[in-house]
Amino acid sequence: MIQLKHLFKWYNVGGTRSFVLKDVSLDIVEGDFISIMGPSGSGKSTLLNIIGMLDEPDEGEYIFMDENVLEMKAKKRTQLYQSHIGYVFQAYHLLDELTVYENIETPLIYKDISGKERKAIVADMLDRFGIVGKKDLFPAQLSGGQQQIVGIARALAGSPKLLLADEPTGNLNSKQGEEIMELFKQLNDDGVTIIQVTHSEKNAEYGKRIVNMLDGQLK
Ligand SMILES: Nc1ncnc2c1ncn2[C@@H]1O[C@H](COP(=O)(O)OP(=O)(O)OP(=O)(O)O)[C@@H](O)[C@H]1O
Repeated sequence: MIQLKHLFKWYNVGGTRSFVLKDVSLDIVEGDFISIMGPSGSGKSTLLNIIGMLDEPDEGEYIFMDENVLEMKAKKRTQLYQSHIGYVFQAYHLLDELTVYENIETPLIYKDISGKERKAIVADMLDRFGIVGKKDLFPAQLSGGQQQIVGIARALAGSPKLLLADEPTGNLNSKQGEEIMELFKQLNDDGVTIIQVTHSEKNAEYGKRIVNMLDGQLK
């Protein structure tokens, strides 16, 4: 499904290159469930952002479903992202001016799903995540954990083939966190490919394989 070949990413700091990714290569097959672990600053979020087509490496190749991501036009890349990828952001990235309902609905609008179908999907998500009573609230009116749940519901609303999740349970209590991990396991059993970044050994164990990052390299 995904091939990352010799990715390098750097920032110029004080005239010298500071490497965030140093020759990262990774093959991800459909149905994989990968947990990326590693110390803070080791490059995990950067790698996930590149896989999620939200950032680009300075060098290397990225093949997604047989297409060369770094050579395609921005519009095509956006289409690929919207059709296939769900992203749970570390910092939620909900749209502040939209309600919970509207936030979850947004990716469905981009996917050209009819109004009637959108209504049914969002209702199902609100119900599944126990947030029906929050549907008309704005993100600023929610706790961090509730915003994280809405971010997960939004990522899953469009039934993505690939789910990318950056510390998806970082702000949840342990019971909620376990429920989300069980949900991810179920999704993966149903065929969704998952890549999660986590600091939790317990959550990492839900993956089929764990890859460790250290100083911008996979170990
Ligand atoms: N614009 C920038 N300029 C310089 N360095 C940057 C910039 N953006 C990110 N970095 C550096 O890239 C490195 C990797 O960051 P990244 O967020 O990928 O790490 P991470 O492993 O996800 O960390 P965490 O677990 O804390 O989220 C960090 O050392 C960070 O300082």
